[in-house]
Amino acid sequence: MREKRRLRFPLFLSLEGREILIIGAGRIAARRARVLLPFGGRIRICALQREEELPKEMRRWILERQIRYESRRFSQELISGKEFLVFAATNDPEVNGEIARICQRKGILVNNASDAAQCDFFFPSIICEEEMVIGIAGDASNHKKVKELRKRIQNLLKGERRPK
Ligand SMILES: C[C@@]1(CC(=O)O)C2=NC(=C\c3[nH]c(c(CCC(=O)O)c3CC(=O)O)Cc3[nH]c(c(CC(=O)O)c3CCC(=O)O)/C=C3\N/C(=C\2)[C@@H](CCC(=O)O)[C@]3(C)CC(=O)O)/[C@H]1CCC(=O)O
Ligand SMILES: NC(=O)c1ccc[n+]([C@@H]2O[C@H](COP(=O)([O-])OP(=O)(O)OC[C@H]3O[C@@H](n4cnc5c(N)ncnc54)[C@H](O)[C@@H]3O)[C@@H](O)[C@H]2O)c1
Repeated sequence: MREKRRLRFPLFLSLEGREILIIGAGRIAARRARVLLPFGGRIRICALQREEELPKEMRRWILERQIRYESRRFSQELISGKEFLVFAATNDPEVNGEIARICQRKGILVNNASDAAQCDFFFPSIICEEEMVIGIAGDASNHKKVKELRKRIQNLLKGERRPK
């Protein structure tokens, strides 16, 4: 039987004006940025692609100054120490691991998209409902189940809104 993992505590953090660093500019990094943008953090993304190679959505965020982008390979100096949250979202687990270790040494909260064991915090599945936010997180054993619960709750809310 699988060992029971301890659940994570849902903290609802203010990101207003906070420095957020995302390393990687692929599917997962874009998903992080898309969800984070309305929460007021100052998002910086660093990855290997040249700016013109980025997906259209990301180029728009750059143009609209919603994010800052640096085209460069990860190295330790990238982490200034001023970051509130760091997301290691490259497709290289070794690089993600190195980022997580550096942040943990510096006392910066870090999320490693390729290794749940190296996450100070999980990225929740989010539903925004009027002036409220619902965050869902599991114990990292079943990501699909988390997604399914998000959909069930969204359908429930949709059902409530349907005229009877
Ligand atoms: C909730 C959500 C938020 C989000 O990511 O936006 C989320 N994962 C989602 C989806 C998803 N993740 C994965 C698949 C493909 C699965 C498949 O196909 O089988 C899908 C399905 C999909 O993408 O549709 C693969 C995967 N995920 C992680 C690992 C590494 C590992 O487990 O160690 C691997 C293997 C990677 C590999 O193989 O290399 C790790 C994490 N994923 C987490 C969150 C964190 C806490 C999880 C929890 O709460 O239990 C945690 C621990 C860290 C973090 O990322 O914060 C989002 C649903 C959002 C929504 O739709 O509502
Ligand atoms: N947490 C989750 O929900 C979840 C879901 C699926 C996959 N994953 C994990 O997320 C990771 C990223 O997946 P993806 O689909 O976004 O990958 P991707 O291939 O779409 O993008 C990878 C990005 O990493 C960048 N990169 C690679 N090496 C780098 C380096 N040395 N320095 C700077 N940037 C570098 C690339 O330039 C690119 O932008 C994978 O490791 C995968 O295991 C996590």
